[in-house]
Amino acid sequence: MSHLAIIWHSRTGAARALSQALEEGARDAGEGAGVRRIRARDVTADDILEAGAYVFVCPENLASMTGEMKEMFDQAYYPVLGRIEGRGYATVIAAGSDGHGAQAQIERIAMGWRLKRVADGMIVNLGAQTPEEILAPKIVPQASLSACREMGEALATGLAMGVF
Ligand SMILES: Cc1cc2nc3c(=O)[nH]c(=O)nc-3n(C[C@H](O)[C@H](O)[C@H](O)COP(=O)(O)O)c2cc1C
Repeated sequence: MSHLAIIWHSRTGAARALSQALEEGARDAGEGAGVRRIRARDVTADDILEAGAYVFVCPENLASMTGEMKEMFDQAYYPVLGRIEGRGYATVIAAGSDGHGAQAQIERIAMGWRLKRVADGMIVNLGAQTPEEILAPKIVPQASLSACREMGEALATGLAMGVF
């Protein structure tokens, strides 16, 4: 039985909290539904090959996914190319006010891997605008954490049931 891999990077805590909520939800899915939450810099090509579906969780920085997440894709892209086609994926982006640039970049890479999107892209805007707000630790609204728990549970359940 393959598991859900939650691959995350965070600088000020929002994406980390969202990834933890995803993991909690996936654990609630119960028997048969496995989950692994791995920080992007620790992800190996084998981690990607061994998982059955993926959630990529990171902030948007300068209209892009964060460098640590990009490096994860850069180092894993060719080792797994052609070996994970058809597997499901989802994205959760922590952002100040946008988030679409990071989401679109991950979608392009996922298209290259021939993954299929199995949940709508989630963008969580924290509203940080000033340098002080942007650099401050983030508190994620409960509604967004709940949405991530639901997504994690749905993805782990779907994977265990062979829905995707
Ligand atoms: C260098 C830098 C660049 C950023 N650029 C963007 C951006 O282009 N769009 C956006 O919506 N938010 C931007 N932000 C805001 C972060 O996405 C936001 O603070 C998010 O909550 C960070 O997630 P984290 O708490 O998981 O690190 C930027 C933050 C930093 C530090």
